Amino acid sequence: MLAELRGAAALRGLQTALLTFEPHPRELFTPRSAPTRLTSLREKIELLSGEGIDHLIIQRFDAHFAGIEALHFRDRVLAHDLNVRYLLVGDDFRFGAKRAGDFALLKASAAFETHSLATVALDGERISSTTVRDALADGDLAHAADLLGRPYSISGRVVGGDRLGRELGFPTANIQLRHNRPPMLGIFVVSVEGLERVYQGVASLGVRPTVKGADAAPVLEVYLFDFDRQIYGEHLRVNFLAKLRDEVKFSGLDALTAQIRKDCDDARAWFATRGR
Ligand SMILES: Cc1cc2nc3c(=O)[nH]c(=O)nc-3n(C[C@H](O)[C@H](O)[C@H](O)COP(=O)(O)O)c2cc1C
Ligand SMILES: Nc1ncnc2c1ncn2[C@@H]1O[C@H](COP(=O)(O)OP(=O)(O)O)[C@@H](O)[C@H]1O
Repeated sequence: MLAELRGAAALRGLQTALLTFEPHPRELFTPRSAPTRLTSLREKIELLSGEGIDHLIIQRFDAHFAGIEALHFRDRVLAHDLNVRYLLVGDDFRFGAKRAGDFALLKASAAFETHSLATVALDGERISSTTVRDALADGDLAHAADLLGRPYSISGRVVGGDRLGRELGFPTANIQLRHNRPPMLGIFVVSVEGLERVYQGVASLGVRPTVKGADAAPVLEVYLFDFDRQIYGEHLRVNFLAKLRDEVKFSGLDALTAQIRKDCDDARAWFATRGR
């Protein structure tokens, strides 16, 4: 899709811009039933930064913006304010107050051309955030990576925790989650970027039923192999490569520690056979 955008711009001597709404419109209208986010805004910015897009436009999606009439959005916001000449958009895109605007209304603009984004498919399956969420929820991280074109990742800052990890023999860097809810829970084989080299490790994305109540907020904790350093405050990206298992409530810390030791063995075995 970005290649299509860059290509169209290059042909016409135009700059490229990506328009994204923040928060997601469904988070404004139906916060309870809005699907969980695959990427936070910051992750989106990070992921797009290497893609050769000239402008990333982040439109705050609030009640005022949502109330803008469709024609006003087309003629004032897109044509006049943003000076759009060529628009690439999904042909199911709806916009403007009461979602009255559609692809046909954009096509009818005299100010710019409108083209529909080609459906991106993999083996006949249309790729969408829903198919990625489903793959993650199923624990099929290889399939999620095929759909995304990269491993699913979560990035964030290392913050302090309960300091229990160290006592168990497995210090775990707690990554601050910005997601409303993570798209999956469990114990995973991961690689970690953001330090002087890429590290391998294991991660727990869950509520830690053994040490917290079952209704605790989910946290992301990562144990890096062959590493021993203070990294509070560092910004890390955790790439989820394979799922090891679901989270379990253990009878005590000894059982939990024994299982974490086994998780590490399983993850190292995974790396030994699968590489990277
Ligand atoms: C590989 C791994 C697997 C884990 N599995 C579980 C689990 O199944 N159940 C659980 O309650 N906590 C699990 N944990 C979370 C630990 O409870 C957590 O790391 C420990 O409470 C340390 O917390 P702290 O970093 O806040 O000190 C796991 C952690 C790691 C690193
Ligand atoms: N191999 C390692 N993997 C992850 N963090 C490590 C490792 N070695 C040292 N650390 C440091 O230890 C911290 C985690 O220790 P832990 O006892 O779990 O404390 P906290 O509960 O504050 O996370 C990490 O934030 C990091 O600074």
